[in-house]
Formats: sequence, structure tokens, C-alpha cells
Amino acid sequence: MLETWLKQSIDEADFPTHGELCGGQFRRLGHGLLELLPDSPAPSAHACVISAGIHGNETAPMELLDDLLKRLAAGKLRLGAPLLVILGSPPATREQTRYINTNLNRLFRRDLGEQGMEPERARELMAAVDAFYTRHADRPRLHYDLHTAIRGSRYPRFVVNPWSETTAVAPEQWRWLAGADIQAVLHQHCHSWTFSHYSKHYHDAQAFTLELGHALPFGHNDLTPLAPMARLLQALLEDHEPNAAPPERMVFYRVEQELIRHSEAFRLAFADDTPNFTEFAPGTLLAEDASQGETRVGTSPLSVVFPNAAVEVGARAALLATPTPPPE
Ligand SMILES: O=C(O)CCC(=O)N[C@@H](CCC(=O)O)C(=O)O
Ligand SMILES: [Zn+2]
Repeated sequence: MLETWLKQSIDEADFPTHGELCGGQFRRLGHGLLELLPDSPAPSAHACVISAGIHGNETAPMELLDDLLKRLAAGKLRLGAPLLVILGSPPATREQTRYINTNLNRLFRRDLGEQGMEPERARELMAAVDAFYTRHADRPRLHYDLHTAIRGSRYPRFVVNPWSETTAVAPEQWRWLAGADIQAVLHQHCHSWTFSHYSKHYHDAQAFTLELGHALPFGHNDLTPLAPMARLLQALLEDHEPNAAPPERMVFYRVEQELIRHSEAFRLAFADDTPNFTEFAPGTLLAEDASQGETRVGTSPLSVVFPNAAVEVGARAALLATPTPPPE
């Protein structure tokens, strides 16, 4: 049955409540929520949350997960670690759109007051993660939230490392990410209330947002460059040691500033198709906003990541970053 999970989840169709798989069992916890439970996990196996489709038009990571589940269903893989597999937004995925009413990936906070479709889904996903990590409380916690980016990128595969005052990144994470052919790391500089930030902030999980290329419709993705990432996910699922590479193979950036859209009359001063990590020289005009005036690069160059003038008023329209040394 696992081979049809993605399709059934997108359609919000019936799916068995539980079943057998190679090395364990699965349990359906809700729409787009599946727990995989190994029969005899090693004590060191991670409790892994792997999510995709928080944005409905980011299909390559969904295809990656679908392929993993199909191989598990076919008996080509053997489950060795508990996994919570999540399709974030079935309705947005059906509509092939980033979100229906509001950006789900800004709502992962326990004091969330908003009502509506995405806030309800955020509450459901937070509760599922809380319960999963509670059920596997004796294990190291990990969360990879898989995305693809709206525009091209100087580094097509990169991760966002959510900000935390207390949870340090385990050195092995950098080696595994480099081994999975991730090319760049962007350290956040403040709370972002994204899904990966949720797991890190509230559960001390090793958690990242993974950007795995360009957002394209189903059937248009070339998964070849993601083969090393597929191997990392497989290693976590089977509880094998993942491939490792030196972290210095990746370039590291740190967010200096968030560019917020404050008014309807907001525009970015550079071309719409400007790739992520494009660097702008000191003094360059980056944005104009009716209520804030101009934003210009200060005395050091800044690289722009996730530029998007069409976000909701009050939301982040870009991250502005500078290079930083790799971890020691
Ligand atoms: O390409 C874009 O502009 C957006 C791609 C995307 O969805 N990125 C995530 C990053 C989350 C984070 O900052 O950790 C998002 O914007 O939610
Ligand atoms: Zn996304």
C-alpha cells in the first residue's frame, strides 16, 4: 500500500490505518501523516521527521519521498529507524500552488492565534511532531523539511539552518549534508517560525529546511542531482551510516537582515529572475516600499536569497546574507 501513499494523500482519499512493511509496520495518523515503526531499531537510530509539500508546488521532494516509500513497499529497503513522513499541504498540492490562503511555513508556533485552513493544518502538524518525539523520547531527534526554490540559484541545493540560542548543529550533520551533495548553508539569525525551526526550537532536534533545486510541476523534475540526497534519506530510514564529506565542500552564509514587505506599493529593484545568492555591491538599491522608502546595500556586499515581491504585506520578501566561515 505504501506505494500509493503520496497519491492517496494528495487526493485525501482513504488509506489503510496500519499495515506491515519490510522490517516493521506503518500507521496512518491523518491526511498526509504516516508513521513507520521498525520492529527492532538500534538504540542509536534517530527519530526522523521527513516532511515535503509544506508548499504545494514544490514537487521534487514529494517524488523523492514517494520513491523511498515505493522501494520500502517493494522490499528493497528494510526499516531500521522510526520515521514520521509528512505531506504538508494536500489541498495546495492538489491545486499545484504554494499555499491556498496564507504561507503555512510561517505558522509553526505554539502561541499561534490565527484561524483558517493553514493555521489548522499547522496545529495538526505540530501536534503530530510533538506526539512522535514523545513516543520516541529516548532517541536523537532529526527533522529534514524538504523544499524547492521559486528561482534559480548559484547553489541549486542548499539548506537553511534555523536559528537557535541553545541547540548546536551536530558536526556529523554538516558531514552528512556535504555527503548528500548540498552545496551551501544559510544560517538564520532570528526566529523564523518555519516547520524546521519548530522542531529545533521546541524539541532540540537537528533540523533544517532543505532546498533541493527549482520548483517545477509533477513529471518535470530531474531527480538525478538528488540521488546523493536520496541515499542520505535511505541511510536514515535503514539506520545505516550515511555517506560523509568534508563540510568545507559547502559554502556558508549568515543572514544579516530580512527584507520585509511593509506596504502594497513594494517593489524589488532587481530582475525577477535574479538567482538566489546573487551578490550586490555596497550602495545598490534593493527595494522600494511606500511606507519604508528605499533599502540599499550598506558598506559590505549582500547576497539575496528567496527574493519575492509578491509575498503578503508584513511577510519576508528576501533574506540578505554574507559569507561566513565553515564550522570548526
Ligand atoms: O524560493 C523561495 O522564494 C521560497 C522557497 C521556500 O519555500 N523556502 C522556505 C525557506 C524556509 C526557511 O527559511 O527555513 C520558505 O520560504 O518557507
Ligand atoms: Zn518551500
